[in-house]
Amino acid sequence: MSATATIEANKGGAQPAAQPLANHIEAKGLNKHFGKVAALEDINFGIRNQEFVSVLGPSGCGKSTLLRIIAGLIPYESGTATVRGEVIHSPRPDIGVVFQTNNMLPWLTVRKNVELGARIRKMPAQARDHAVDKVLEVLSLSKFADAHPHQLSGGMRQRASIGQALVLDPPILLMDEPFGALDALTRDKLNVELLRIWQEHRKTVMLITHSIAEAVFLSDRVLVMADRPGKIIEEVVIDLPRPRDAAATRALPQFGEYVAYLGKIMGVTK
Ligand SMILES: Nc1ncnc2c1ncn2[C@@H]1O[C@H](COP(=O)(O)OP(=O)(O)OP(=O)(O)O)[C@@H](O)[C@H]1O
Repeated sequence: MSATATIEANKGGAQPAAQPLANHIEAKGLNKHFGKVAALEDINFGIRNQEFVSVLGPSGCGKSTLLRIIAGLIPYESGTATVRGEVIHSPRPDIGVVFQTNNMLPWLTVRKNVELGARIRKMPAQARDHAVDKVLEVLSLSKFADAHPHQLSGGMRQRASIGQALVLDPPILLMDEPFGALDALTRDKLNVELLRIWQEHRKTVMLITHSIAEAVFLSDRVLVMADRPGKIIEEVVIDLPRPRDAAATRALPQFGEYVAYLGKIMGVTK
């Protein structure tokens, strides 16, 4: 089957035939208003255990609202949102969240910032130190453990933010445009790093991004949203081989076809 045929076969909500893993995240008939603004209308989707799913859509279509609902940070009006089969009411320790603007406290060192979540959850000191050491190593930040945020580059600060989310080793990672404020080169490098972490630790990831290429490179599946009201209009399975190497994956003709196809749906390309 050609890549175009694969895309056609995969679009429109089709799931791969084999589904050995249960949904980690699920939304059914989810609705959310801010006053008269219908931020989300009848949202239905599932993300399987260890799946990497990106959400693309125009500014204001409700991507962040959706992520914040799943993170348990804001309420919704009707429908259901569940994580590992449990209705979401509030933030959970099994979900790590990374935002576009990092949450680092400027007066604390990188180590102290990364260990915050573990301290709040009262992890014993020895286990906490071990967890922080491991996360700093995974993110190549060990040498900067005693630096303060202002001494780091933008990319390093964002890596440290990811460290804050990873320290409790949550099985689920929600990321709201984590690389949006970075230059293209740093962004590409962090994409590769994120993929390496995901490949080694196999977390369930929901990533919000404005970059079609980033979504295609990283994801198993891409959800496309439209605005007014915010809803999911398309679901595209990204059937590219893994593990994915940046240069080799982007050189694949199918990569370009997925990017073009998603661009067309989003009205970016004709
Ligand atoms: N706290 C709030 N109060 C009122 N309206 C809000 C609030 N948060 C979001 N909205 C509105 O809900 C809609 C969806 O916003 P949201 O931030 O989820 O979109 P988005 O797709 O993440 O946008 P962007 O890509 O620009 O970050 C927008 O119309 C926004 O103005």
